[in-house]
Amino acid sequence: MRTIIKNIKELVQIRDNHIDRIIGKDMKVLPTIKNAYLIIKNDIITDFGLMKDLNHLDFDKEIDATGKLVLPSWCDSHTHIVYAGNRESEFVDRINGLTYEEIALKGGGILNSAKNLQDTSEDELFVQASVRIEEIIQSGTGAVEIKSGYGLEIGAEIKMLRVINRLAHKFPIAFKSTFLGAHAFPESFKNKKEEYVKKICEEMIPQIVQHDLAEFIDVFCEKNYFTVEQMETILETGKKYGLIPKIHVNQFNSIGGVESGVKHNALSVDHLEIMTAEDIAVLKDSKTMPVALPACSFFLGIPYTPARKMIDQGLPLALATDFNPGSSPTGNMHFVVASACIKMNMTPEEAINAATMNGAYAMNLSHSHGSISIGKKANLIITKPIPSYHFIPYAFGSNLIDQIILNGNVY
Ligand SMILES: N=CN[C@@H](CCC(=O)O)C(=O)O
Ligand SMILES: [Zn+2]
Repeated sequence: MRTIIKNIKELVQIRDNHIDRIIGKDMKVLPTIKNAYLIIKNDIITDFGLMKDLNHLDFDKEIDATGKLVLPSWCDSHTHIVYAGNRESEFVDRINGLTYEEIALKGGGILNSAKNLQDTSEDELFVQASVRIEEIIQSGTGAVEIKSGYGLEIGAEIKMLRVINRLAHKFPIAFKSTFLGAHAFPESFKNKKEEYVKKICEEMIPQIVQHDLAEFIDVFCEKNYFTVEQMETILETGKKYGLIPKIHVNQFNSIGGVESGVKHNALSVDHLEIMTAEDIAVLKDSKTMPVALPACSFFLGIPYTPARKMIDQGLPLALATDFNPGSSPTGNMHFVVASACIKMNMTPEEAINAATMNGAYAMNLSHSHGSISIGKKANLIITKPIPSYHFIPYAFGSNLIDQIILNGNVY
């Protein structure tokens, strides 16, 4: 099956396929071709260029993109999409004055979602998560990472990871799974935290790997959650079993988690709302991708990741939604890109690089996703007629998508 998209007003994020991520001042550059064509064979991008250079060939399907832009689909490298119910009552509690941390200390927050998830069947979880996946696809996401971490005991953690597996078989986007048993301490372990860490290392990790349920391992390293030492024990065990670290750090406090993440070759360090000069310095020249989650900052009213400082000091940055019931109940990458520009002073070029190429890197997908490159998956967004890609963050509340292409097919 050969498909051509022709008369593209601007083809955005064209790259050589050996580029894996965009760093520092290079993030200000977003390569494009105006008045372009793009050719897809089955599910793969095989050619693109200027309309004037197109040789007339036969195609099975033609799409006319006059006045429209074509971009790679968004790559959302940090979500918790498999959850049960919602936490709208905590949302109202916060409006009435409680903080996210105070709610968690009273047994709400992650533990509230864990109780709900433990009482929900796998089939029901699959139904609820499918609705959210459908929604993120419609908003332009073509690759997504999903974490466990609302199970907090082996059966429920496996249930979550099995749901991710089933989603991957149902929907035509790329999925990556992360084991986050170290998301919070269950109530029954609150006075024996080392025992829970032992449980994660000796019972959970071996079983999850045995059933091939995750590629990454995550820990929430934060005051009142997991210490740097506990995180290191868990990451080192995970690595022995072949799991790659991706961690939650510096959401509320800088306690040394970033440095430890880099030391353990974490693929990404995520949140980073609170960053010291040392945290920034340690990420420089490392292979670890910093990931900002501006929808979480927006929803909780906490600081935004200091993107300007980080990029200006030569770091790369990825953007993700953090879609979860407590701190970011949205999977809308368009909103995330817009917030990065509006609240974090990132340029549209930087924000689009962060939400495509660097997001793909943060889930080990930059060989196949995140840019318009020959040989990569044809997961694309075709916009409605818009003036330029600057309009994407500018029109932050409008649906600008005309068509979604996934694996070379119109979705
Ligand atoms: N901070 C830790 N975990 C999630 C929130 C989980 C929740 O509140 O349910 C996050 O990334 O924001
Ligand atoms: Zn998260």
